[in-house]
Amino acid sequence: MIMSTLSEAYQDHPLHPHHVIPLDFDSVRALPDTHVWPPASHALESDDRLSIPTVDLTDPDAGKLVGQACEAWGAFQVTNHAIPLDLLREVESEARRLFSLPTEQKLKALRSPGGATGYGLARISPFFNKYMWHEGFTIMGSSIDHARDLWPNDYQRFCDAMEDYQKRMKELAITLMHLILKSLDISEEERTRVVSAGGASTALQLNSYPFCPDPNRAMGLAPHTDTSLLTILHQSTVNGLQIFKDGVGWVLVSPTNGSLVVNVGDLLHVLSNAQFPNVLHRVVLKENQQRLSLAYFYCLPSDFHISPLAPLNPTRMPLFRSVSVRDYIGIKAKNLEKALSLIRF
Ligand SMILES: O=C(O)CCC(=O)C(=O)O
Ligand SMILES: [Fe+2]
Repeated sequence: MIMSTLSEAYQDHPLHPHHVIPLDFDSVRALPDTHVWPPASHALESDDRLSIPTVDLTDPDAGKLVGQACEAWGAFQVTNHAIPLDLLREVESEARRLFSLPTEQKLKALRSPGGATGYGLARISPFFNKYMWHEGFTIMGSSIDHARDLWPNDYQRFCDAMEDYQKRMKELAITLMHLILKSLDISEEERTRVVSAGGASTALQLNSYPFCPDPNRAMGLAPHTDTSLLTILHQSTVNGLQIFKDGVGWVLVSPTNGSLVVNVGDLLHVLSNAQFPNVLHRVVLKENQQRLSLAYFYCLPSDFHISPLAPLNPTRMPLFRSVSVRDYIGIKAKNLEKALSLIRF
């Protein structure tokens, strides 16, 4: 069934309610101890003038540029991506409407411990002993059930915006996947096999980083890689997203009007035989105001077996054993960032 991969995997790994229910952010005046991160967690900041490449999708060289960016950074921004600015504004405004609801109202759409969709903490929360200054809302396809709980008489515009957005994101993800796999010299047949299977499991994650009384000691979203082929991210005008580049450190990814951030996820890292880094990223609270982002995860179906695609570069020896997406997600749910080393030869 469509969208099944993530839901299945999450059912198998239910979370403790402490790792689902966000803080009542409106009620706190000082940062609680549970949310204070050690100073070292914010260290290693690099020069804020460095930035990831930006690729204009209408550039005739876009394919080559996208490939280079994936290899050097595991991330890039895209412009001229054909997603209407009005739609970006609309989904952002609907996300804002959701997170502005009183806490008790948001809790009516709380994700269940073994569930995949709804309101709750970041899924990586159980791996850290401090809580993140973050609340999220996950959508897979239709959001009608949870939206009805939030706004019994006024849920349609939220659902319509989110559905329209996911449809447009899927088209963009398919375009990007073709360009990226082509840059690896993957044959057309193999590209089509992967891209047509892709998208059977997608999720839209709305993220909110509320106003924080002590931003320098809090963490928005702890360092992680995404369990996707690729992730397409829209961020509001507030800074905070950083990506990690080997030999450089944490690099800020500044929001620029209308451009979208694309991240290489774990699955594409495996398909590329580690030629593309699955980029480590985090969110710090840089500015003293609420930050919003919308992350669209483009995945593969649970029964798809991932392994490096031929032709292999640079060693031409596969670095990973073949594993089903279902098994990989299960390994990651238990081991987080060690998951990839467990499927490496
Ligand atoms: O808020 C952001 O900019 C990043 C969000 C993110 O990394 C995620 O949802 O996986
Ligand atoms: Fe992420």
